[in-house]
Amino acid sequence: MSRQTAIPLRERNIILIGFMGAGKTTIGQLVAKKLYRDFIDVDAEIERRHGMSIPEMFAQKGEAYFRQVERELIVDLCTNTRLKILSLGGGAYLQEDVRRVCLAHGIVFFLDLSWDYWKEERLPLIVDSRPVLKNKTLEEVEQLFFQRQSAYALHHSRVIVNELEAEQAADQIVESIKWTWDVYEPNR
Ligand SMILES: Nc1ncnc2c1ncn2[C@@H]1O[C@H](COP(=O)(O)OP(=O)(O)OP(=O)(O)O)[C@@H](O)[C@H]1O
Ligand SMILES: O=C(O)C1=C[C@@H](O)[C@@H](O)[C@H](O)C1
Ligand SMILES: [Mg+2]
Repeated sequence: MSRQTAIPLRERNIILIGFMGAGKTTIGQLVAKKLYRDFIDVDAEIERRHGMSIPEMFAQKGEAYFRQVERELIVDLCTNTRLKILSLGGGAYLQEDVRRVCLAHGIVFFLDLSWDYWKEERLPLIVDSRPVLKNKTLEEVEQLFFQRQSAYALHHSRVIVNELEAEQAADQIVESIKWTWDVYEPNR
């Protein structure tokens, strides 16, 4: 039987999860800069590899195809890379395989925000660019928001991003991760 050696905390990918528009892409980029690490946005990486935008992929290939591509890429990144900052798409973490590899190999930060704040501040910014929001009533989007919370609840650490500027949220993540490294892996 083969035994996998656990990845040292300092080498684990830092993975940002949360609802669409929570700021995973924006904040992930800042965290990467602050820690001098490479940043990978899973949505952008899918777009780059497949030469089409996510809305185009949804329209031409369907959501099920997108989810498969998304899952395979995340499983590959989690099992074959270290020291990265990974921002997932908002729906990726709903897939069990994605949760499993992220929790096993990375350090997962949940960017949490309230429904009321999201609806007022973030929805207007993203409503035209996220295919999952297309043709949905506000009530249906609210249902989706709350349905997804039980998956997001499976994380290592949470940052409440309501009212926080992206820089402030990134600083909180960096502070929290450095504290974790120092407490659990001193003298490295
Ligand atoms: N802390 C913040 N304060 C104000 N605006 C923000 C903040 N974080 C993100 N935004 C804005 O909200 C919008 C969505 O942000 P972003 O694309 O980073 O979200 P996301 O979580 O990556 O979404 P998705 O799940 O769809 O990939 C952008 O217009 C971004 O500029
Ligand atoms: O929340 C979602 O289901 C999505 C969020 C985006 O990041 C993209 O991954 C895509 O638009 C789907
Ligand atoms: Mg994003």
